[in-house]
Amino acid sequence: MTENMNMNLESYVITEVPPKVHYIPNFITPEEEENILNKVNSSPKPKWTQLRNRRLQNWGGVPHPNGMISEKIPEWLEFYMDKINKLAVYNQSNRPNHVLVNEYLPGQGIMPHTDGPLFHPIVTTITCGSHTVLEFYERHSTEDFTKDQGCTTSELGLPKPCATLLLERQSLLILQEDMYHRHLHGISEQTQDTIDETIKNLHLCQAKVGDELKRSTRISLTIRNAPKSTKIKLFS
Ligand SMILES: O=C(O)CCC(=O)C(=O)O
Ligand SMILES: [Fe+2]
Repeated sequence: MTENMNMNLESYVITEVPPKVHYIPNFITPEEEENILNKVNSSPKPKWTQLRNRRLQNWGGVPHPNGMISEKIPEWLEFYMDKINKLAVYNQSNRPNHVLVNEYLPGQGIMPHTDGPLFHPIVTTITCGSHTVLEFYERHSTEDFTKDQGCTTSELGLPKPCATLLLERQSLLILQEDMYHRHLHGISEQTQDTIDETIKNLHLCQAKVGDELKRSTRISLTIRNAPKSTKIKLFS
Protein backbone atom coordinates (compact mmCIF):
# COMPACT_ATOMS: atom_id res chain seq x y z
CA MET A 1 0.00 0.00 0.00
CA THR A 2 1.28 3.43 -0.83
CA GLU A 3 0.76 6.36 1.51
CA ASN A 4 -1.56 8.16 -0.86
CA MET A 5 -4.17 5.48 -0.64
CA ASN A 6 -7.38 7.30 -1.51
CA MET A 7 -6.25 7.71 -5.13
CA ASN A 8 -6.24 3.94 -5.65
CA LEU A 9 -9.29 2.90 -3.68
CA GLU A 10 -11.37 2.29 -6.81
CA SER A 11 -9.19 -0.65 -7.83
CA TYR A 12 -10.14 -2.45 -4.60
CA VAL A 13 -13.90 -2.35 -5.14
CA ILE A 14 -15.39 -5.86 -5.38
CA THR A 15 -17.71 -5.42 -8.30
CA GLU A 16 -19.26 -8.92 -8.15
CA VAL A 17 -21.14 -8.16 -4.91
CA PRO A 18 -23.82 -5.60 -4.09
CA PRO A 19 -22.41 -2.16 -3.32
CA LYS A 20 -20.23 -1.52 -1.60
CA VAL A 21 -17.25 -3.60 -0.61
CA HIS A 22 -13.57 -2.72 -0.82
CA TYR A 23 -10.97 -5.37 -0.06
CA ILE A 24 -7.40 -4.15 0.33
CA PRO A 25 -4.76 -6.88 0.60
CA ASN A 26 -1.56 -6.07 2.54
CA PHE A 27 -3.12 -3.02 4.13
CA ILE A 28 -0.82 -3.52 7.11
CA THR A 29 2.74 -4.87 7.10
CA PRO A 30 3.76 -8.17 8.74
CA GLU A 31 5.44 -6.10 11.49
CA GLU A 32 2.24 -4.16 12.13
CA GLU A 33 0.30 -7.41 12.26
CA GLU A 34 2.78 -8.77 14.80
CA ASN A 35 2.43 -5.58 16.81
CA ILE A 36 -1.37 -5.87 16.89
CA LEU A 37 -1.21 -9.51 17.99
CA ASN A 38 1.26 -8.66 20.76
CA LYS A 39 -0.77 -5.73 22.03
CA VAL A 40 -4.07 -7.60 21.95
CA ASN A 41 -2.57 -10.61 23.68
CA SER A 42 -0.91 -8.54 26.38
CA SER A 43 -4.10 -6.62 27.26
CA PRO A 44 -5.20 -7.14 30.86
CA LYS A 45 -7.39 -10.20 31.29
CA PRO A 46 -10.48 -8.21 32.46
CA LYS A 47 -10.46 -6.39 29.12
CA TRP A 48 -11.71 -9.58 27.47
CA THR A 49 -15.38 -10.55 27.29
CA GLN A 50 -15.84 -14.26 26.67
CA LEU A 51 -18.76 -15.24 24.47
CA ARG A 52 -19.80 -18.76 23.51
CA ASN A 53 -18.04 -18.73 20.17
CA ARG A 54 -15.41 -15.95 20.38
CA ARG A 55 -14.00 -13.43 22.81
CA LEU A 56 -13.77 -9.69 22.39
CA GLN A 57 -12.34 -6.42 23.63
CA ASN A 58 -14.30 -3.18 23.40
CA TRP A 59 -12.36 0.08 23.02
CA GLY A 60 -13.61 3.66 22.80
CA GLY A 61 -16.80 3.42 24.86
CA VAL A 62 -20.05 1.48 24.83
CA PRO A 63 -22.21 2.35 21.80
CA HIS A 64 -25.65 3.50 22.95
CA PRO A 65 -28.88 4.67 21.24
CA ASN A 66 -28.51 8.04 23.00
CA GLY A 67 -24.92 8.33 21.84
CA MET A 68 -21.68 6.87 23.12
CA ILE A 69 -19.77 8.36 26.00
CA SER A 70 -16.26 8.27 24.58
CA GLU A 71 -13.33 6.67 26.33
CA LYS A 72 -9.71 7.21 25.40
CA ILE A 73 -8.40 4.73 22.86
CA PRO A 74 -4.80 3.56 23.37
CA GLU A 75 -2.21 4.98 21.00
CA TRP A 76 -1.34 1.65 19.45
CA LEU A 77 -4.93 1.39 18.17
CA GLU A 78 -5.11 5.05 17.16
CA PHE A 79 -2.24 4.36 14.80
CA TYR A 80 -4.46 2.01 12.77
CA MET A 81 -7.46 4.32 12.96
CA ASP A 82 -5.26 7.06 11.48
CA LYS A 83 -4.06 4.70 8.81
CA ILE A 84 -7.68 4.03 7.84
CA ASN A 85 -8.48 7.75 7.94
CA LYS A 86 -5.91 8.35 5.24
CA LEU A 87 -8.14 6.36 2.87
CA ALA A 88 -10.75 9.10 3.15
CA VAL A 89 -13.73 6.74 3.37
CA TYR A 90 -14.80 8.47 6.57
CA ASN A 91 -15.12 12.22 6.76
CA GLN A 92 -14.38 14.62 9.56
CA SER A 93 -17.79 14.22 11.22
CA ASN A 94 -17.77 10.44 11.30
CA ARG A 95 -14.15 9.59 11.95
CA PRO A 96 -13.69 6.18 13.58
CA ASN A 97 -13.86 6.39 17.37
CA HIS A 98 -14.57 2.78 18.33
CA VAL A 99 -12.69 -0.51 17.96
CA LEU A 100 -14.01 -4.00 18.60
CA VAL A 101 -11.31 -6.66 18.82
CA ASN A 102 -12.61 -10.15 18.11
CA GLU A 103 -10.63 -13.31 18.65
CA TYR A 104 -11.72 -16.53 16.92
CA LEU A 105 -10.09 -19.88 17.58
CA PRO A 106 -10.30 -22.44 14.76
CA GLY A 107 -13.89 -23.67 14.72
CA GLN A 108 -15.29 -20.43 16.12
CA GLY A 109 -17.29 -17.79 14.25
CA ILE A 110 -19.99 -15.17 14.45
CA MET A 111 -23.69 -15.59 13.65
CA PRO A 112 -25.02 -13.66 10.67
CA HIS A 113 -25.99 -10.18 11.82
CA THR A 114 -26.09 -6.57 10.78
CA ASP A 115 -24.04 -4.04 12.68
CA GLY A 116 -27.20 -2.01 13.15
CA PRO A 117 -28.08 1.57 13.95
CA LEU A 118 -25.63 2.18 16.80
CA PHE A 119 -22.84 2.79 14.31
CA HIS A 120 -22.31 5.09 11.36
CA PRO A 121 -22.86 2.69 8.43
CA ILE A 122 -19.25 2.13 7.40
CA VAL A 123 -17.29 -0.81 8.82
CA THR A 124 -13.55 -1.26 8.42
CA THR A 125 -11.99 -4.54 9.52
CA ILE A 126 -8.31 -5.49 9.75
CA THR A 127 -7.55 -9.23 9.79
CA CYS A 128 -4.56 -10.60 11.74
CA GLY A 129 -3.17 -14.02 12.58
CA SER A 130 -5.31 -16.15 10.27
CA HIS A 131 -7.53 -15.86 7.23
CA THR A 132 -11.27 -16.35 7.48
CA VAL A 133 -14.21 -16.52 5.12
CA LEU A 134 -16.92 -13.90 5.56
CA GLU A 135 -20.38 -14.93 4.38
CA PHE A 136 -23.18 -12.58 3.34
CA TYR A 137 -26.91 -13.23 3.36
CA GLU A 138 -29.71 -11.13 2.01
CA ARG A 139 -31.44 -9.69 5.01
CA HIS A 140 -34.98 -10.77 4.18
CA SER A 141 -34.00 -14.33 3.23
CA THR A 142 -32.35 -15.06 6.57
CA GLU A 143 -34.96 -13.26 8.64
CA ASP A 144 -37.82 -14.97 6.85
CA PHE A 145 -35.99 -18.22 7.09
CA THR A 146 -35.58 -18.12 10.86
CA LYS A 147 -39.03 -16.64 11.44
CA ASP A 148 -40.74 -19.24 9.30
CA GLN A 149 -39.05 -22.06 11.11
CA GLY A 150 -39.50 -20.57 14.57
CA CYS A 151 -35.88 -21.08 15.57
CA THR A 152 -32.48 -19.52 15.24
CA THR A 153 -30.19 -19.98 12.26
CA SER A 154 -27.68 -21.99 14.31
CA GLU A 155 -30.32 -24.52 15.31
CA LEU A 156 -31.40 -24.97 11.75
CA GLY A 157 -28.45 -24.39 9.48
CA LEU A 158 -28.41 -21.43 7.16
CA PRO A 159 -29.58 -20.74 3.64
CA LYS A 160 -26.74 -20.52 1.16
CA PRO A 161 -24.82 -17.26 1.44
CA CYS A 162 -25.39 -14.87 -1.46
CA ALA A 163 -21.68 -14.01 -1.46
CA THR A 164 -18.47 -15.02 0.29
CA LEU A 165 -15.19 -13.16 0.65
CA LEU A 166 -11.82 -14.49 1.73
CA LEU A 167 -10.19 -12.22 4.29
CA GLU A 168 -6.47 -12.88 4.27
CA ARG A 169 -4.02 -11.81 6.97
CA GLN A 170 -3.02 -8.11 6.92
CA SER A 171 -6.01 -7.17 4.77
CA LEU A 172 -8.60 -4.44 5.24
CA LEU A 173 -12.27 -4.90 4.43
CA ILE A 174 -14.58 -1.90 4.03
CA LEU A 175 -18.33 -2.48 4.06
CA GLN A 176 -20.92 0.19 3.44
CA GLU A 177 -24.19 1.06 1.66
CA ASP A 178 -26.37 -1.97 0.75
CA MET A 179 -23.83 -4.42 2.12
CA TYR A 180 -24.19 -2.68 5.48
CA HIS A 181 -27.94 -2.08 5.49
CA ARG A 182 -29.48 -4.88 3.44
CA HIS A 183 -27.21 -7.82 4.11
CA LEU A 184 -26.13 -9.84 7.10
CA HIS A 185 -22.56 -10.98 7.52
CA GLY A 186 -21.22 -13.90 9.50
CA ILE A 187 -18.41 -16.42 9.86
CA SER A 188 -19.29 -20.08 10.06
CA GLU A 189 -17.81 -22.24 12.79
CA GLN A 190 -15.28 -24.21 10.78
CA THR A 191 -11.67 -25.25 11.23
CA GLN A 192 -10.79 -24.99 7.55
CA ASP A 193 -12.06 -23.43 4.35
CA THR A 194 -12.12 -24.83 0.84
CA ILE A 195 -11.34 -22.15 -1.66
CA ASP A 196 -13.59 -22.26 -4.69
CA GLU A 197 -14.66 -19.88 -7.42
CA THR A 198 -17.67 -18.65 -5.45
CA ILE A 199 -15.32 -16.39 -3.44
CA LYS A 200 -15.78 -12.96 -4.95
CA ASN A 201 -12.43 -11.35 -4.17
CA LEU A 202 -10.10 -14.20 -5.10
CA HIS A 203 -8.34 -12.06 -7.73
CA LEU A 204 -6.99 -9.94 -4.87
CA CYS A 205 -5.92 -12.92 -2.72
CA GLN A 206 -2.88 -15.17 -2.55
CA ALA A 207 -5.01 -18.31 -2.19
CA LYS A 208 -6.04 -20.21 -5.29
CA VAL A 209 -9.08 -22.29 -6.22
CA GLY A 210 -8.70 -25.76 -4.72
CA ASP A 211 -6.67 -24.68 -1.67
CA GLU A 212 -7.73 -26.07 1.69
CA LEU A 213 -6.85 -23.39 4.22
CA LYS A 214 -6.63 -24.43 7.86
CA ARG A 215 -7.75 -21.71 10.21
CA SER A 216 -5.60 -20.67 13.14
CA THR A 217 -6.39 -18.03 15.75
CA ARG A 218 -7.69 -14.91 14.06
CA ILE A 219 -7.74 -11.46 15.63
CA SER A 220 -9.84 -8.87 13.84
CA LEU A 221 -10.05 -5.15 14.53
CA THR A 222 -13.47 -3.81 13.60
CA ILE A 223 -13.06 -0.06 13.43
CA ARG A 224 -16.16 2.12 13.23
CA ASN A 225 -17.77 5.39 14.25
CA ALA A 226 -20.35 5.29 17.03
CA PRO A 227 -22.11 8.67 17.19
CA LYS A 228 -21.19 10.44 20.38
CA SER A 229 -23.45 11.43 23.18
CA THR A 230 -24.72 14.98 22.70
CA LYS A 231 -25.56 15.22 26.39
CA ILE A 232 -24.73 18.72 27.52
CA LYS A 233 -22.88 19.10 30.76
CA LEU A 234 -25.06 21.46 32.81
CA PHE A 235 -22.56 21.96 35.57
CA SER A 236 -18.88 22.06 35.05
O1 LIG B 1 -14.34 -10.55 12.73
C1 LIG B 1 -14.90 -10.06 11.75
O2 LIG B 1 -14.33 -9.90 10.67
C2 LIG B 1 -16.34 -9.66 11.82
C3 LIG B 1 -16.70 -9.01 13.10
C4 LIG B 1 -18.08 -8.44 13.06
O3 LIG B 1 -18.85 -8.67 12.19
C5 LIG B 1 -18.51 -7.51 14.12
O4 LIG B 1 -17.79 -7.35 15.10
O5 LIG B 1 -19.60 -6.94 13.99
FE1 LIG C 1 -20.48 -7.27 12.16
